[in-house]
Amino acid sequence: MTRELTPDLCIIGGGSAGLAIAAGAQQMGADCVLIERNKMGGDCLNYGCVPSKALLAAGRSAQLEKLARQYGVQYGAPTIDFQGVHDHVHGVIAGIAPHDSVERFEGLGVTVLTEHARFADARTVEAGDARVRARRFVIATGSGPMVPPIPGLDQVPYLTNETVFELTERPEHLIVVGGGPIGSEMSQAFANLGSRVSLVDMARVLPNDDPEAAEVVRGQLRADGVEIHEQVKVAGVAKGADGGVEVTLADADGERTVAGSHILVAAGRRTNLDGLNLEAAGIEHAKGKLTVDDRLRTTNKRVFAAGDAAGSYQFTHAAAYHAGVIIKNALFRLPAKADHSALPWVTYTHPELAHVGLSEAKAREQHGDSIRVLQAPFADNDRARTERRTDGFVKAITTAKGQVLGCTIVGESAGELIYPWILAVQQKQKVGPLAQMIAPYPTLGEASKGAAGQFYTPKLFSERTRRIVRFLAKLG
Ligand SMILES: Cc1cc2nc3c(=O)[nH]c(=O)nc-3n(C[C@H](O)[C@H](O)[C@H](O)COP(=O)(O)OP(=O)(O)OC[C@H]3O[C@@H](n4cnc5c(N)ncnc54)[C@H](O)[C@@H]3O)c2cc1C
Ligand SMILES: NC(=O)c1ccc[n+]([C@@H]2O[C@H](COP(=O)([O-])OP(=O)(O)OC[C@H]3O[C@@H](n4cnc5c(N)ncnc54)[C@H](O)[C@@H]3O)[C@@H](O)[C@H]2O)c1
Repeated sequence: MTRELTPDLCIIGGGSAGLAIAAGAQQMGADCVLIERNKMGGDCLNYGCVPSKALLAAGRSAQLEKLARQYGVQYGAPTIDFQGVHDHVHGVIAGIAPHDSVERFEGLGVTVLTEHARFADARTVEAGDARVRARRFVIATGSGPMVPPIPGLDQVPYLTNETVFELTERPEHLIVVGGGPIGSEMSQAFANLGSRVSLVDMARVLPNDDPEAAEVVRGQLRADGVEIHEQVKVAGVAKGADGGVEVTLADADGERTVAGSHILVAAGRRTNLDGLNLEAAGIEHAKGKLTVDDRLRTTNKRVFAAGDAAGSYQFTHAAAYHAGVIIKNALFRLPAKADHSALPWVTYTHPELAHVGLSEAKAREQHGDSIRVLQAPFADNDRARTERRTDGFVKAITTAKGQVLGCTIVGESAGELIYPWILAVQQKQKVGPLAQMIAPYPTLGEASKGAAGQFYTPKLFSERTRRIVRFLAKLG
């Protein structure tokens, strides 16, 4: 028998976006139906942020002994129990899972359907034996790994972010295809845990980040033992000896083969639109992406798109931000727009790479060569020196008048240090307050104050200032 449901809001997908919308909207008095076909928590909890950061933490701990030696502390080389690493990763997931669970959401009053959802018409979604006629819908179906059409790849058992965290034995030699955030983080984690790692990218490592900052991460990956092959084409993949893989790389110098035990595909994402029957609801999409306006509405104005499915910035905090925009539009009928101009991102390699606002290149495109580039290396920061973590820098970009346009930080705790710069970009603030704040000594954050202060250095130490000081001194 068919169940008819008529909620205010029907949300398809129980990942970061869907859960934030359902929890927020239901607690604000809207009646919500949430449909999830797989695991509550989606990618972030099960196959993304949480396991990847847990694995990086394990990898980092395996490297602490090297750092400690620089402090004069020695406690011997670590032994890696990879089953133990796996259990740590899954223990962290299990610890967070109740927060995203069906039980918690039903406790909030949300009706949760554990089914695949598809549109039946412009106002109806079907899921199992339920027909949901809602006032508004949200497509929050996320994204999955994009597997490039590399000859032979479908003939080998390749890993993706959906399977790599299931490994209970350490890969002998992991070949990673793609040096974006996933590929870089996973290369470092596995290398630090003792795997041999080859990282292959058709462009360069972290191609969407400041090249100078990416260079710092690249240097550390190399120091960690990752063999990096950039600007190469993966011409083919074949089965290798002992169940391994052989990857043929091609560039201007010709072809070469890298033989490994495992291959991880981290070559980008594709939106999960499979089986949604979007045509029945008049929802347009092109090249695998939903057509979405700046209020996050699809071409069916009753249907919104959030998170990775909205197709712009694919981060958990973007999903949470979209939730707020959609709640304002769908519940309060406010014409709220999504503005991604102050959306930060962080790649959690060590050192971390964090960014907000315009890059130096984009700022030059938009504002010309009058922009100021303010840079403070961690090598000049006393705290970084005491910790012996001096790689990296703070690089802020401002207009000629000092308005902060963007900032990139690469270095220890860059993801934490970027906060004041996010605020500055979002509030269109000038660097003045950052330069004037009294920063506790010795902290890494002093590097931000130092970068901001550079805006005033040319004026402060100019011939004009010297003349004024000499003149005033003469007055007695
Ligand atoms: C390895 C990795 C590491 C990452 N690390 C970070 C990080 O450190 N920081 C960060 O901000 N972001 C990170 N991300 C990105 C982050 O995970 C995503 O941006 C985030 O999960 C997007 O949330 P979402 O709700 O849009 O989609 P998802 O989390 O993908 O959730 C979508 C849900 O919809 C369900 N679904 C799909 N189709 C249907 C259907 N037809 N019917 C019912 N249910 C359906 C899926 O099963 C899924 O559970 C990482 C991603 C990966 C892969
Ligand atoms: N720390 C974080 O916030 C974090 C971590 C992981 C993932 N994510 C999110 O997930 C998204 C996807 O990450 P990703 O790293 O898979 O994708 P990505 O699109 O950011 O990077 C993919 C990389 O693969 C390379 N590539 C693509 N096809 C290739 C091919 N055939 N051969 C060789 N190289 C190829 C590209 O040049 C690029 O460098 C990110 O953009 C981000 O939004 C975020």
